[in-house]
Amino acid sequence: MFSKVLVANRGEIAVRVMRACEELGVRTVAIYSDADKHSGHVRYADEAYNVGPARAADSYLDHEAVIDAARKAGADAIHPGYGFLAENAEFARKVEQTDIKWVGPSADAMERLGEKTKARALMQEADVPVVPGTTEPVESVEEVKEVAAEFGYPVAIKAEGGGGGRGLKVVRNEEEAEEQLETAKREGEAYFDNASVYVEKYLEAPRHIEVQILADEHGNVRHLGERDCSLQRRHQKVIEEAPSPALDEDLRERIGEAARRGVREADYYNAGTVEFLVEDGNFYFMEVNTRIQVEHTVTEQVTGIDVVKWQLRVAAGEELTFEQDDVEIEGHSIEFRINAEKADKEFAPATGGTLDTYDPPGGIGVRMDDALRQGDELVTDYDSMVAKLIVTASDREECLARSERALAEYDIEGIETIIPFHRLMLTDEAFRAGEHTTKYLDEELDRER
Ligand SMILES: Nc1ncc2cc(-c3cccc4ccccc34)c(N3CC[C@@H](N)C3)nc2n1
Ligand SMILES: [Ca+2]
Repeated sequence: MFSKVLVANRGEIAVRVMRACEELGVRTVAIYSDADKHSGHVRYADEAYNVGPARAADSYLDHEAVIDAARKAGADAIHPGYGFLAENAEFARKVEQTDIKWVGPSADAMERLGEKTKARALMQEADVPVVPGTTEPVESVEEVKEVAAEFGYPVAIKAEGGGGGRGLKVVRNEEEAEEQLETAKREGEAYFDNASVYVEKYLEAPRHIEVQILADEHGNVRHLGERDCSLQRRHQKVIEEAPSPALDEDLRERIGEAARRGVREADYYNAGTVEFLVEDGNFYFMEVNTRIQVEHTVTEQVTGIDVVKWQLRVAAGEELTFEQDDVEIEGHSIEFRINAEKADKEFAPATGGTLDTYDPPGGIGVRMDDALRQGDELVTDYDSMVAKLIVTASDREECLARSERALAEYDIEGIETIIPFHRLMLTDEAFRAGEHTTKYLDEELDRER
C-alpha cells in the first residue's frame, strides 16, 4: 500500500479520498489554488501545496504543476477525484511515465472508452445492447437520414467529445436534419475541440441507469449494482438513488452482467461506471465514465463496499477479495446534491457569501460528504456543489421519510442553496412513486414558466 497519496482535487471529493487514505494508514497531500488557501480539503490534509492562481486552467488543470507538487511531496500516487483531470488520458499517461502511480484506469483504457463511437463498437463486441445508431462518426446529412429511415424519427446527433447533456441535438424530422447536424459539429468543435458527431435513435423518456464497476489489475471484474440518476435539471444530476425503483431483479441482473462484459472487453481496471438508458424494460449502453463519480456514495451505502478505498488498493496492485455473489444490495439510499444555487426554476449560481451558520443533519442513516465548516467563505470559482447529503434506510419509503427529516434539520445561513428544491421534490407524487423519467424535471419546471 502507498505511504503517501496526493489528491489532485478540491472540496468534498478531496476530503472523501483523504478519509479513505486515513483509514488505510496513508498520508495525504492536498493541492490548492490561491482561491482555496483556506478551504476544507487543505485543512484536512497532512500537507498542502499551492499549484497556482484561482483559474482552474492555471492550477488544478495544470499537468506540470500537479506532477511537480506530487514530486515535491514525495507522493507515491495521485488520485484525481472527478472533474478536473480525472478523465484526461493525456495527463494519466504523463503520470504513468513517472514513478508515481495513477489511481485510475490505464490511459489506454481511458482512450478506448472516452471516444463514444469506439466505446459503442467495443460494447457490441461484448454483446452489450447499444442505443441503435452509428458506431462511426457521420459526415453528411444523408447518414443522419439513413438512421432515421431505419429507426424512425426522432434521432439524436451527439458530439464524440460530448458528455453530460452538452452536444446532444434532437432531430424530429427531415427538415431539421441539415441545420442540427451543422450546429452539432460547430458546438463539438467549440466546446470539446472535436467536431466528430454520431447519430442514435432518440429515446423520448428513458430512465438514466448506471452500473458501478470495480476491477483489479489481475482481471477480476465486479459490478456493485445500479444507480438511478433520472432526476436531472438541464442534464445536471440533482438527486441519485440506489437501487433503481424502475428495475426488477431480472433486469438488474442482466444490466449488471452486461456492464461487466463491456469493461472486461475494454481491459479496464479500477473504478468505472457504465451508463445505460432504460425504456420499456430494455436497456441500451450509452457511455462509460472512467472515473469515480459524485454519486458513488449511494452504492457504498447499499453494498457496504468502500469504493474509494478499493480504488487505492487496486492501484497498489491488490486483488479484489470478494466474488460477484458476495455483492448484496441491502436497503435504499438517496443522494441530494447541495448546490449553492438559487432554489428557483433556473438554479442560477449563487453569488457567494459566508457560511454564518453551518449545522448539517445527523442521526441514523444520515451521511454528510462535504468540506465545509461554519464561518467558511464560499469559493465560487469552481462548480456550485458544496456538499452531498446521503440518506439511507431499510426501504425507499423509509428513505423518503428520513430524507424529509434530514433536509428539515439542515441549517445553512449566509448562502443560498437548493435545499428548498429538494424538500419540494419530496412532496412530488411522481418522484415519491419513483415514476419520474429523465424528462420529468425539465418538463415540470419549464411548464410553469
Ligand atoms: N439516443 C438517446 N436517447 C435519449 C437520450 C437521453 C439522454 C438523457 C439522459 C438523462 C437526462 C436527459 C435530460 C434531457 C435530455 C436527455 C437526457 C441522453 N443523454 C446523453 C448525455 C447524458 N447525460 C444524457 N442521451 C440520450 N440518447
Ligand atoms: Ca457521462
